[in-house]
Amino acid sequence: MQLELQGITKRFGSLVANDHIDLVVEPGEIRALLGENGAGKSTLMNVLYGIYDADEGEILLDGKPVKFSSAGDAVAAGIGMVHQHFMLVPVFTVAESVALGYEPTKKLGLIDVKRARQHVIEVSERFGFDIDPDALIEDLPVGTQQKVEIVKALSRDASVLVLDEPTAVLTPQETDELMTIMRQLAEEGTSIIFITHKLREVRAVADKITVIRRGKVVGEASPQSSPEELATMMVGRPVLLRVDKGAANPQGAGLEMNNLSLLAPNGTMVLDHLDLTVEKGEIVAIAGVQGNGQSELADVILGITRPNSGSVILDGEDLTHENVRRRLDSGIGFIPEDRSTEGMIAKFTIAENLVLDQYKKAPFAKGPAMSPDAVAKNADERVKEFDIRIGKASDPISTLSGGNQQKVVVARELSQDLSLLMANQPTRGVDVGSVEFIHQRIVEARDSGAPVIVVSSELDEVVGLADRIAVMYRGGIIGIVPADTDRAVLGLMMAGVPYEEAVASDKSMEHEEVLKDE
Ligand SMILES: Nc1ncnc2c1ncn2[C@@H]1O[C@H](COP(=O)(O)OP(=O)(O)OP(=O)(O)O)[C@@H](O)[C@H]1O
Repeated sequence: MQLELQGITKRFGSLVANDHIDLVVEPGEIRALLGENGAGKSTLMNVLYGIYDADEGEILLDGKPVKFSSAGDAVAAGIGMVHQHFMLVPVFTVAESVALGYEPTKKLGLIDVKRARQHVIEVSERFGFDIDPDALIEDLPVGTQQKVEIVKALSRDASVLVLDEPTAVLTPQETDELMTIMRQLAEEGTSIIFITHKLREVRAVADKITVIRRGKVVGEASPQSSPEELATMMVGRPVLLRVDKGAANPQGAGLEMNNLSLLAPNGTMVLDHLDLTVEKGEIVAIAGVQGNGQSELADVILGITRPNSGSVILDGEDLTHENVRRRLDSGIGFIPEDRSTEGMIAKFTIAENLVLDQYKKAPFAKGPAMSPDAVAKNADERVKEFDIRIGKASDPISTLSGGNQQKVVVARELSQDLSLLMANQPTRGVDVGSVEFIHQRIVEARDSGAPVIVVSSELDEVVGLADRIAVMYRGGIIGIVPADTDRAVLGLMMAGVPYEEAVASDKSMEHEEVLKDE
């Protein structure tokens, strides 16, 4: 089906989120939408999906104007959407979640679930998904939840599929799988609109690229464009796409984790006698396939979870039995993996979220209350410094775009005297220009003498930021290697192969390649 958006304009008060946007997507085409945080991409997709009413403009399907007053209307017309924030209900099964997509206005019926079960099985077979229709959503890894969203979007035979930053929570392997599925769907005639901040993905899968800046289309680009060209077009200035940092100047043990073990409620070892020391003034980045204990390690460092054994020592002080509040007060900056559940309070204002764990400290405290002036001044400064795109600092943070919410969390955590920085997926959902800035600030935190731990599923980010890389596997550190370690070796270590063996196996593979070439 051909999709045409003509002159779409959407305002929120005085803010023009979409300013006369025109877009034509042909059947079977993969169109990427690129743009800075807050450029208006999600808003445009929400207009297309019937969630927002456009103030001006028209949507045409195969040349015929259509009007959607709800998502149900859009679904009925053949539009499917996978949202940036998952819309799945954790306590439902996969089949129940898909059944909800059939009739958005009706209650869940048994017959629907039966049909949905069948549908999940069929779609899984078609695309090689490994999804159990009876599994509970909350028990599934995010990558599988993402696939359930796709099955759900496809359950009404969508001819136009919108994927709003589907890869932000996926591992590189899952991303590659998703791109294969996108190609398969496009070959079958589905039109796909794909939103991502990762230029590699855009270049790998898109047929055409539309760039949006501050609510307006600024141009089209071809997937053959270089990453530098695309970044410049997006942000309006040249962007450094690698981390620029000097050598580290480590100054003795900062964070020491000794013999940490943690048992999950079901008895599996999620941290297994883990030892790791991060010196003051160095960045240790943790590489690993998601689910090898990285998130649990971060929670143990902050005190959200108590380990079953072992100790956490910061600057000589044993924190193992201290609560989260005490740890935060001691100057730990913590960027959580999932901003929406651990990093912000949706109903609070942007200004309040910028002091969420610091409001009891100077200069924000005024007796038992908060000093509104200090909070407002801080918001003003952070918004400018981190280039956070907002309307007013007194608006709820929930009105910000996803990437701008992330920037609020990062700005808050980095703008303090840090005794430790624990950054988990620090640039998730953030545009390339802001990635450059956040990386710079993380390096500055290191250079000010703080120990820094970065956890990231982006290998480029790990390699770019790290002074040393700790590879995590099954709850332990399988090896600590220099940042310039060969990526193939890192890949093998992430699969559980110890360093020496990984190097030997990499060498023998290289040798075989040379023989093959000869
Ligand atoms: N419900 C809302 N109320 C007020 N303002 C909103 C609302 N939704 C979005 N906005 C504003 O509209 C603008 C566009 O936001 P949108 O979410 O479309 O950006 P985006 O391009 O998807 O960004 P990102 O890459 O960060 O996801 C932003 O300035 C945002 O703050």
